[in-house]
Amino acid sequence: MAGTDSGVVFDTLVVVGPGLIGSSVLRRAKEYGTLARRLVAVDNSAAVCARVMELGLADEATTDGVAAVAQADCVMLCVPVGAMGAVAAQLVPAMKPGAVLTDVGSTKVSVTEAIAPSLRADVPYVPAHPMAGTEFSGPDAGLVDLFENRWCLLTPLEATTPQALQQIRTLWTRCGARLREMSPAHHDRVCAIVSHLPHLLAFTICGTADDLAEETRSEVLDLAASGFRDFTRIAASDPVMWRDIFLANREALLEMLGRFMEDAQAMARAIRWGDAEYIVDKIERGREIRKSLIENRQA
Ligand SMILES: NC(=O)c1ccc[n+]([C@@H]2O[C@H](COP(=O)([O-])OP(=O)(O)OC[C@H]3O[C@@H](n4cnc5c(N)ncnc54)[C@H](O)[C@@H]3O)[C@@H](O)[C@H]2O)c1
Ligand SMILES: O=C(O)C(=O)C[C@]1(C(=O)O)C=C[C@@H](O)C=C1
Repeated sequence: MAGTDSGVVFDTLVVVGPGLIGSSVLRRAKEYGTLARRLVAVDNSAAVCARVMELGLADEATTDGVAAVAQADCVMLCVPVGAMGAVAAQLVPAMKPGAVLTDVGSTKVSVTEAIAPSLRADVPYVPAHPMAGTEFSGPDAGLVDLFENRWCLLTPLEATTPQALQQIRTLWTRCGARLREMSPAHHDRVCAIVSHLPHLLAFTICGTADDLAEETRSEVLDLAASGFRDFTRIAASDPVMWRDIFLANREALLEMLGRFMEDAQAMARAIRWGDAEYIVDKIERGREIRKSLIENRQA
C-alpha cells in the first residue's frame, strides 16, 4: 500500500457506484494522479460501466465487484444508502487483508449499522460524507472540482485504525475538501437540518404548486420566477437516492421537520396578527446566514 506523505494515497482504488459522487472522485484521481495509481469502477449496471470506459474515467470498469475488490487497496462505496449493507456483505469478504473500506453515504447511523455485520478485523472502515453535490446523477454528471472547498465529514468508529483514518483524510484533502470529524448520530442530526429537510421542502413545495396549477387550471408554474426556480433545482434530484436518505434518517429528519413546522406556524401567526418586527427579524436572520456562507465561500 502506498504512503500518505507523498506519491499516491492508495495503489489501487476501487469505486463502487461511479455515479455523480463516485465519478467525481475518479475524475479528480485521473486529473491529479495523487489519489491512486490504478482506478477501477464497479457498477451493477453494464451500461454505467461502458460509459465510465467511454469517458476514460477508470483503467477498468466491471460488474464483477468480487473480482475487482480482491485487487483493491481501498474500496469506496458510492451507491445509494439503502444499498450499502447488501453491497458491503457481497464485497467485504473478498477484500485483501489491510485494504481500507470507506463510503460516501449521506446518512451515517444507518450506513454504519448496515455495514457493521460485514466488517472484518483486518479491513479498517472509515465512514465519510462529502458535503457536495448537484441535482444530477450518473457518471456523466461528475465534476473534477466538485469537492473543492466543500466539507467532507468523517465519522470514525472505535475500530477505525489511525492509519486508515489518515489515508482517507489525505484522500479527501487531495480532492480539495475541508475535513470535520464527528459521531454518526451528530452527523445525521446536522445533515437532517442542512440537507435533508431542505430537500423535503423543495419536493413538497413543487408538489403543492403543481397541485394548485391542476386545481385552478392556471399557469402557476409558467410564471415561476427565480425564487421558485431555486427550489426546482433541488427538487430535480434523484428519487431513489432521496427515498433512501429520508427513510434512513427518519428520526432526525422528523425531529427537524417538527421544529420547522413550529417555526412556520409562528411565522403564520406573525403574518396573521401583523407582527412586522417578528417578520423582519426572521428575514434578517436569513440574510445574515446567506452573507456568512458567501464570506466562507460556501454559496
Ligand atoms: N448526489 C449528491 O448530492 C450526494 C452528495 C454526497 C453524498 N451522496 C451519496 O453518495 C452516494 C451516491 O450518490 P450519487 O448521487 O453519486 O448517485 P448516482 O445515482 O449518481 O450513482 C450511484 C451509482 O450506484 C450504482 N449502484 C446502485 N446500486 C448498486 C449496487 N447494488 N451495486 C453496484 N452499483 C450500484 C448505480 O448504477 C449508479 O451508477 C449515495 O449514498 C448518496 O447518498 C450523494
Ligand atoms: O447541491 C445539491 O444539489 C445537493 O443536493 C448536495 C447535498 C446537499 O444537500 O447539500 C445533497 C446531499 C448530500 O449528501 C450532500 C450534499
